[in-house]
Amino acid sequence: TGILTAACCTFLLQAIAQVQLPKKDTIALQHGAHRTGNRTDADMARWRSLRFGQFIHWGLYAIPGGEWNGKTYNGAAEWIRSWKEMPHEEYDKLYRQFNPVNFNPQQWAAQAKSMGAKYMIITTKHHDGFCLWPSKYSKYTIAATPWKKDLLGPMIDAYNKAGIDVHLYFSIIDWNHPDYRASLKNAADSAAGKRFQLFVKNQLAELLQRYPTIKGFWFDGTWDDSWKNDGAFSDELEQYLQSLHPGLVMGSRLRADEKGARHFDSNGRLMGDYEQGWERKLPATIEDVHGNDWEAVMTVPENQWGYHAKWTGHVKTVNEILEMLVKSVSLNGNFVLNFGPKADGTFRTEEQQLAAGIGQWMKVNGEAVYNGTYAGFEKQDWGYYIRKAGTDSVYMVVFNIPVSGSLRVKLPARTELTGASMLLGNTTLTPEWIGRNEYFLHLPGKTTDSPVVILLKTVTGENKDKGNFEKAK
Ligand SMILES: C[C@@H]1O/C(=N\OC(=O)Nc2ccccc2)[C@@H](O)[C@H](O)[C@@H]1O
Repeated sequence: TGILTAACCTFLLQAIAQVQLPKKDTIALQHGAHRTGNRTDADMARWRSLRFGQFIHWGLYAIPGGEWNGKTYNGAAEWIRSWKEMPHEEYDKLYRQFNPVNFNPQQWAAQAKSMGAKYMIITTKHHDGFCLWPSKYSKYTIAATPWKKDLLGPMIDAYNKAGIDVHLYFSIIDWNHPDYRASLKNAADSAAGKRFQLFVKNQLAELLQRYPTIKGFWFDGTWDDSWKNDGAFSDELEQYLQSLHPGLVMGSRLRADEKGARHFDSNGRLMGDYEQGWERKLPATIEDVHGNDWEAVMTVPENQWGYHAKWTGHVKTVNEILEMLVKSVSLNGNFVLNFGPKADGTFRTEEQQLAAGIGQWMKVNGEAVYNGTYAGFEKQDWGYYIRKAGTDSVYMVVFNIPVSGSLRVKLPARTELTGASMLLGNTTLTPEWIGRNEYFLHLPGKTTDSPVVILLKTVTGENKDKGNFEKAK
């Protein structure tokens, strides 16, 4: 019965994906979405089960760390080259001093593992075009620095050995490459654009050939016209990469259709394997995700991906991050937290403390996150329901304990609550039946300094109070 309920949740989500997307006036597209509904293969099921990832933005921008000539850049640190106070020729010389002497990939992987991350996304090349690997298609790489050695290989090996999958961030925008054009205005631009597309294709094939254990690409910088207006190329590129590495997971940021629509094609269908637009924001309800797989990526301060020496504004706490992670999983999505290592290869204290605090909670409660999916229960104010994929196990993750200390649990029709236990200390809670399919769970206390996880035991069948239930129909 539980499996049945879970299956119907999945079916429901798939159905929403099918029904909601195609509009009545669907237009013929060559380079729009080639699939409706989510991928059902094992590689995608694995990505979906991992739920919690670590983003790492690391590159030359970590050297200035948002500061230059005694002035502070208030934009995102990895964009400092675009700051008027940063002369391009000054930024473009930084590679000569990039020497991460304290880089220890085993330590990075151990920190991610203890935090509970199950996959990691690393910036192979951000918008500045600097490559963390010794690419044979560019001189602007780690090989030209005092460090000289490949950074990606040791990182990928260390994370894989720690049981963490690695996905590669790759920026299409490349401020260093002479053939990069934001838009194509004439024949010369078009010729440069063609050369640049070949360069992108070669670098991506090179990354797959050098790092065969990676599980996906995380594309970025695909908003310029030069990319948006060549949907055919982005489509062919995606298919080419899949042919080189079947099962590769790539989000919606790569693609444009032949009308220039991004993420969703001109018929409103998601392109790519998951919706990748949730950047520093989360969906509010299950309807907002339209039945699609999706992933949110999040910064610790308001908007810093690369290392910035002076974080200003609000710095998120462990409990805030946990709520974003749990909310994402409760809405059938993945959540990725960003880290911006310093130029020497170490992490700032705030990030180390966050990783430790999140890991402490995940050690006890991670079972509610991994393989978590949308439970199909009516949302309550105390927090979020998460159903373990394909099972009858539903978790309540409580962030807001009511003044009454009693948590209302409203189950789908004909579902009974037969038991509940808090993961912490394995404390049994005895449900108090209210009527029909509603119950109260009374917590032992009203205060907690971290989210409380309760595992529900339910059975789907006849309601206890058949009479009322009949009336309620
Ligand atoms: C993950 C972030 O991705 C970026 N940009 O993302 C977006 O532009 N996101 C976006 C823009 C408009 C709508 C939705 C998302 C980069 O510029 C930034 O440096 C960082 O690497």
